[in-house]
This record gives sequence, structure tokens and C-alpha cells, in this order.
Amino acid sequence: MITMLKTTARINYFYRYKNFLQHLLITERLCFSTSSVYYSRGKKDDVTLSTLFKPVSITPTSDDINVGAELTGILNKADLLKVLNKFYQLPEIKLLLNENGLDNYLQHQAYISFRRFCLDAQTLPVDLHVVISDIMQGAGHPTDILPYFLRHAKQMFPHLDCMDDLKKISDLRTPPNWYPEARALNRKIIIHAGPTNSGKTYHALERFMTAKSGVYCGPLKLLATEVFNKSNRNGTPCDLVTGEERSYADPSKNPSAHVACTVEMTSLSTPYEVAVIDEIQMIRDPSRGWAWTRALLGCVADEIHLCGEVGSIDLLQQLCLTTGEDVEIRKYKRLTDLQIEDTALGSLENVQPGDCIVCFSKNDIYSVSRAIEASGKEVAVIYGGLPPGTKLAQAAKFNDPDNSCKVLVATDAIGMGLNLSIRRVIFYSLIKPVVNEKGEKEMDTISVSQALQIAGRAGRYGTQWEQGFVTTFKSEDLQTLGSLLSQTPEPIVKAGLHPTADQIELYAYHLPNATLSNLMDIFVNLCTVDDSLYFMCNIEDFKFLADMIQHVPLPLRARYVFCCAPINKKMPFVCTMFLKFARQYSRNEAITFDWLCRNIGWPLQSPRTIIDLVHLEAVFDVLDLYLWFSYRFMDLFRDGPLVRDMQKELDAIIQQGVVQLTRLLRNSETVVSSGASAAPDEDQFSINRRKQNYLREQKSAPIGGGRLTERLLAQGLLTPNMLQELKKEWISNPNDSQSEMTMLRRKRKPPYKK
Ligand SMILES: Nc1ncnc2c1ncn2[C@@H]1O[C@H](COP(=O)(O)OP(=O)(O)OP(=O)(O)O)[C@@H](O)[C@H]1O
Ligand SMILES: [Mg+2]
Repeated sequence: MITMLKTTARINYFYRYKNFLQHLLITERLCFSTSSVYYSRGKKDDVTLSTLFKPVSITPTSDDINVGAELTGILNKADLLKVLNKFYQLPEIKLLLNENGLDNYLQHQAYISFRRFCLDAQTLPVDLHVVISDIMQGAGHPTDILPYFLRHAKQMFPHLDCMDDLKKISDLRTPPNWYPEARALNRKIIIHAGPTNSGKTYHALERFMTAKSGVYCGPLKLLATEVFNKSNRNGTPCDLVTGEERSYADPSKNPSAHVACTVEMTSLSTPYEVAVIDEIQMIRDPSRGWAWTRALLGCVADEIHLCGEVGSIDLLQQLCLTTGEDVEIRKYKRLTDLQIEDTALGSLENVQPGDCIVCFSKNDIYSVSRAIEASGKEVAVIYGGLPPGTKLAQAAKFNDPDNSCKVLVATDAIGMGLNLSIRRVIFYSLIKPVVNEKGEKEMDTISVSQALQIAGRAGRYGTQWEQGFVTTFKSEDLQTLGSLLSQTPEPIVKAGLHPTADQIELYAYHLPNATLSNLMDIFVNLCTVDDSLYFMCNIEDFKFLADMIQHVPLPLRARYVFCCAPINKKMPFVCTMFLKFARQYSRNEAITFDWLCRNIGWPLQSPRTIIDLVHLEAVFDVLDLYLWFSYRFMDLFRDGPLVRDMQKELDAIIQQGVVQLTRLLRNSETVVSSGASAAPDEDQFSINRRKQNYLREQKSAPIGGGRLTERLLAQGLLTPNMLQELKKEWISNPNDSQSEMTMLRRKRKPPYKK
């Protein structure tokens, strides 16, 4: 009797459920036919997009009573497989699945999983069991499986249920609307456009300093610091805000009406009379462009002063059309004369006072400075990885007419930000590693804009050298340089964008099983961007960090903040410490000064070799990272002031090292790095490997190098062994080898972009 009652209840349940599923099938057809439109709007083709959605694994629930079998009998697995295959092979099913948002890739994935689910299950869901049994007995059609298949597919791929929402969240077609406070004002936009050294920033700052309140947004900490100092010197109290630093003009730390900040730190909630956004052409930067777009569209200021290249005017005007704001253009001419010399330098022996040799690799920096010092001349050295104090000290030494140091060797870190008394810029090479929009590194001839920016450093207005000169080291580069400098900078056509934390959080709500890196990928692929004005900045660095800490349990917001940290991913020690910070944070354990000292091996000794120096630079970056976190997670990174003092001390140690660069280089060839300054976690093997790599690169990049083989060696495209093989082949069969070398040459990009 009890069994009969149970069976009747199950039959009623089954019929209710069958009606519900029929209803589901109809509504799904309706709603998915609209969402499929969105797929076609995706950035990449559907297959690529689909592969980004990672399937959630579905296991059959174990039920001790097999109701389906009680109702209709046990299913024969071989017959079951036949029914499933028949269902999946029906052309109308493929069509319907497509309409329901499953492209071929997703269909295939879902079918494999569904088939396994049905065959492996001891007990199938009762509704599915009965339907399959009906089909086997000729009382149903294979198409009846569709609702169950779709139910399975949606559990596997939750995005199928929320594509509309995801598309809405990542609709980036009207960025001006993201900043209602700025849109509520009628801002006046003034563009200061012109070549380098033409007074653009000077004039914008004049207005900044006379305004009641103002914000200066610059591309580098050094530039923000320069404005902070200048403004305070001129009697306009100004604060400094960078990712790692807050300095107040007022000793009691009351905020001033004026702020100089790095562009990423621009406050969009504080109203100002004047905002200056410097180096606005950086809006097209593949990694950081979004920060300029955000400042331009979002600054709450009556006047926005944009300083930058002439090539950015058109884009800025178009962007301001979309915000409905008036634009005034002020054009400037270069204040001093800049002349291209007729001859290349040829030899480092020909270096003269006021010369700056610009290199695009640290190895070139080392070898060039060593060669110049060997000829009895003192050099100052500036490259990106040096701490600000060291850079400023080196710049001051070179700028001081009374100092015996008259020559500067620098990377393009001098392209923006430092005031240098350079008479002549000498390009040691014209090839530079660049990161493309996909985040990949490639070697390419520098752009017109870069060439003009760097060359423009010669003959700075107001210095002892008001007539500037420019040339190359190699005579074969001179013509290319001439051609680069004769052009106007490439017009800037698009402004960068980046997903916000809010958007990614909403995505995570819809796709709770996806990793942060995966969410970013899906976002970038699904987002709709107004291609005529904007592009999505590359998110490779963000994803790199997200993958590194994926296994560390963190709340999504904190994870997002961690991934925004400004880290040079090429520095293994910095990455290791980043991971340790994340682990400490996830355990809710304070990252104290003592903890930090233990982990970086503080106190550190003066560098004895270049490897030591490189390591100290990495430690400096770790301290920077700590300070960066100290403004975001104050409760756990609470020793900011102590770390800042430690960083100043380290800056001084690095300065000592840089002053003795030649000695360090000499030691690098004879002495093994002092273990005391190596990271506690870094084994001797990696230290030695770095040393060997360095020495090998030194040998393969002699002074005056720059031939194709040397460049390929430097880029890692050719190993010394491969070079030896090529040489052998060259000797044994000159004709074949010649064609191989020609092939190698052809694989390179043309000398410069038109
Ligand atoms: N009218 C002026 N009076 C005095 N000094 C000036 C004047 N115009 C510019 N300068 C000085 O000339 C130098 C170059 O000016 P500024 O930095 O404004 O150039 P810029 O066009 O912004 O160059 P870059 O593109 O390199 O940023 C600065 O030291 C600046 O203080
Ligand atoms: Mg400027």
C-alpha cells in the first residue's frame, strides 16, 4: 500500500515537472535567441570566447531509491548511448542549441559531459529517466531530451543564464557617463600642445599656482614631486600624492588646496578650480592609458589644462565633443634650437662635456659607462630601476657646471620628468623593447614620438646649453634618426580604458566559479567599446599577478587591489615578496617591520657586484610595494613610516653603488656576489645563473656592437650555440647561410613605422 502511494505521488510529480519543462523550453528559445546577438558582437570569434568559460563539473546525485527504474524499468546502457547519440546528431538539435547560446565548442563540451553523466549515473533524475525510457519504447522522440540537456549545459556553463547581464555590465560605450559629477559641471578644456621644451607645462602650472585650488596629474613620481616642490617654493602650499607617498605642505597634515599627484591617484571626488593633466599623449599608452582617460573625463574642475603632443589634439577634441565641453587650443613652439649633427659619434672616445648617451638596455648602460670611464671621464648614470633619490643625485651631479662629471649615460627614463643640462643627445641604438597591445614584448625601432621626446632633452631652456644637438652612435643609424626627427608625432587615435573593481565584482557575482584572471579575460572579450575613440588597455600584468595569487584565499576586492599593484614582473624577488604579502594578508597577519627585515635580509650591505646592485634595486621595489599596500590595507601594512626610513637608507646604499658602477662591473667578472645581500629565498643557483647570464650578455654585447647577430643575441632570439652553428654553416656553404641571414633580416620589422 505504502509503495503504491509513493508511486502515485511520483507519477504526479513527474507530470507536473514535465509541464514545467515544456514551458521552460519555450521561454528559453525566446530569451536565448536574443542573447545570441550579443555573442556575435563579441571582440573575438565565438569559439575563442566560449573557450574562456570554464565548465563547472557536474556529478550525478546518489539517491538510494531509483524512482525512474521503479516507474519504467532499468535502462540498458547500450540503448541509452544509442538514444543520446541519435539526439545529438539531429540537425534540428544543433540549430536549437545554437539558438540557446551554445556554439559548436560549447555543444561538444556539454554533450561529452551529459553523456558521461547519463552513463555513469546509478540513478538518473526521474524525469530524464522516464523520458529516455519513453524514447526507447517508441513513445517519445529523441528531441524530448533537449530540456534536460539544456538544464545540464546551464549548470555547466552558468554564463548561459546571464549573458544579458554580463553584456550590460561590460557595456563601455559611453565612458563620459561614468562621471556624473564632472558631467554636472560645464568644464573649460584648454589644450597646451607643442614639441618638447616649448613651455606647455610651464604655462599650465602658472595657472595652477594662481588658482584657489588645483590638482596636477603627472606621469611619474618625479614629475609630481617636481611640481610639489616648485609650487611650495613659489608660495602655493601643495601636497604630494603618489601610490606610495603622501606628503603635506602643512606640518600638521591638514590637506592643502593644491595637490600634485601621479595620474592614477587623481581624486575624482574633490572639486578643484584647475586641473593640469600632463603628457596627455600617454592616453594612448597600451598599459596606463586608462588613467589619463579617467582623469580627463572625470576630473571635477572648472578648468582642465591638458599638456602634450600636437598629435593628440584631434582625439581630445572628439572626446570633448562627447562630453559637450568647449575646447581652447594653445600651440607652442620650441624655446631653443635643436640641430641634428652630420656625423655619428663613431667611438666613445669622441664623447664631449654635456653629452648624454641614450641606451635602451641596462647592459648597454653598463658597457658604455664602463668604456667611457676607462678613458678617464667621469659619468653619471640614470635608468628606470634606480630609486628617485639616486636619479636626482645623478642628475644633480651631471647638471652642476662645477662638478667634474660631464657625461650622462641613461635609458629613455630621461624622456620625461627630469630637468637635465644636456648639450647633445647621442642615441646608442634606435631599437627598443616595446610591449604591444596584447601585452607581448617585441623589439622595434623607436617611434617618432619617442625619438622626438628623447632628442628634445638636448638644449633645455634656461640651462647652460640652450642650443641642443642630437646624433647617433652608429653611422648606419644616422639616416633613420634624421627621418624619425623630420616627422610629426603619430596622431593619437584612441584613448585607453580598463575594467573597474565594481564591474569585475559584478561579474564575479554572476560567475562565482571563475578565477579573477578568467573574469578579466571574459570581460575584455565581451565588452562593447566605442572603437572609434577607445581601446581596452592590456591586462597582462594584472592577469599575471592574479594567476600568481589565485591559490591564496582572498576576498575578491582585496584580490583585485593586490593585482593592481605596480610590479615589474621580470623581478623574481619582487614577485616572491608580493606572494608572501598576499599570504600574510589572507591569514590576517600583520606585515610588520620585523617581518619585512627578516624577509629581505635587512640590514643590507653596500653592493660589491652588479648582481648585488640589481638585487638592491629589487629590494627597493619591494619596499615601494609595501608602502603602496600601506595606503590600501592600513590595518595590516602598518609600519609605513619605518619602511620609508629604511627605503631612504637603501636609496643611499644604492647611490654609493651607482657612483662606483665601474668597480662593480669589474668585480662582477671576478668576484662572486656577496651572499649577504642576496634574498634569503633566492638560492645560490639562481644567483649564479643571473651572474652567468649577465656575463654572457656582456661578452655578446661589446662596445660598438649592434650588428644583427648581436641584437638577436641580446634579444634572446639567438643563443651563442646557434650563432656558432650559423658561423660553421656560413663557412661550409656561404650561399645557403647567406639566404638564412636574409631570412632572419626579413623576419624583423621595417626600420620605422610610417
Ligand atoms: N616663459 C617662461 N619663462 C621662464 N621659464 C620658462 C618659460 N617657459 C618655459 N620655461 C622653462 O623651460 C623649461 C621647459 O618648459 P616646460 O617644462 O614647460 O616644457 P614642455 O613643453 O612642458 O616640455 P616637455 O614636453 O618636455 O614636458 C622648464 O624648465 C620651464 O620652467
Ligand atoms: Mg611638460
